[in-house]
Amino acid sequence: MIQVSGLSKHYRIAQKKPGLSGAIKGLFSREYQVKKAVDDISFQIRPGEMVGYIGANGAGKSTTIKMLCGILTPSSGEVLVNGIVPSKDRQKNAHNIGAVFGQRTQLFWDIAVRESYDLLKHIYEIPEKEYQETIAMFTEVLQLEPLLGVPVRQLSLGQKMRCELAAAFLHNPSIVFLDEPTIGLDVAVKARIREFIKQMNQLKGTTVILTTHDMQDIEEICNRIIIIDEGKVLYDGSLQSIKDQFGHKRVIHFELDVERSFQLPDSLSRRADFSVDEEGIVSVSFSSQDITAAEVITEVMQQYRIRDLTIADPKIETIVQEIYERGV
Ligand SMILES: Nc1ncnc2c1ncn2[C@@H]1O[C@H](COP(=O)(O)OP(=O)(O)OP(=O)(O)O)[C@@H](O)[C@H]1O
Repeated sequence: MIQVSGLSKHYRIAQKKPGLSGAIKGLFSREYQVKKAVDDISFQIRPGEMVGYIGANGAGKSTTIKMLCGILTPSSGEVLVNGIVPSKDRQKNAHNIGAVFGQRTQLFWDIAVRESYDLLKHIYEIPEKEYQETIAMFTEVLQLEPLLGVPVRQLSLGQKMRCELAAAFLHNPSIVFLDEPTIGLDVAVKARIREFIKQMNQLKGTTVILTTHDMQDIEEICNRIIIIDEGKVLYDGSLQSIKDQFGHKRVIHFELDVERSFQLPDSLSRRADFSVDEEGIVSVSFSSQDITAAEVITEVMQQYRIRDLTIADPKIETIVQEIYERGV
């Protein structure tokens, strides 16, 4: 169980004055600006939940996760992870949690993956039988067999990520933090990784907190999302309810025979927006509360010859983008 209440983290950033005289003055008196990276947030995460913790770049996601792991001490507020204050008892907290942080590795660079796992077994005091069973299962689900004898430095990005995930779940932590676990990976590896995470959640009841910019990860893995913006919680709820709330958004993609550039018919100008991509596909977006798809098509058809069209369901990407831009 994770309990966060009134949590804030403020960074003090030294202000540099321009020029040489500014640099010299800065040696004697410094001015600081305060950056509220996390600003009075509260939430609870129950055991076994799979939560997407999302937000634009710089929203405060990593800062929150670092406080939950105990790497950073909060400026104010409280964090409890399975009853432990992470910043005060970082080692005890580490036994409860697993983590994959994008660029960092917890595997040893120069030794074979298998030997890194053996070391983690000793660090986390995993009983031999449990360790062997876990390794056998992970090897099968993540297809690690050909990688176990290879040093980490020789692995491709996708191979490394599969090995990292196994390392994060190896000691059967009750909570796992995953930071962009599928970034830069091909479709097949992404699918395997998502399947592994879901399987671990079902088998072991692992709580998963996922930060990602990949909305497909969210759709496939998470049942709840917390959206954070400028350090504040903007939305906390189920994926379904956000879809219900914003699900009236529609987009129609038109392939048109046009010699001139596309203009929205006057009758639609107040009730719809449009964009044109590099291939000339015109996307008209609107709310089904304001106008029906049939009306939009009829209006466009009166002015342009339509070669083809598709009506798209609102994608979670579009919904989240809109929330980032306009709020809930
Ligand atoms: N050590 C630091 N010192 C000063 N400011 C920092 C520090 N770490 C982060 N920040 C600032 O705090 C804000 C939140 O940063 P954070 O890394 O938590 O964002 P994020 O949501 O994880 O972003 P991203 O998606 O880009 O990883 C940003 O404005 C960032 O510049």
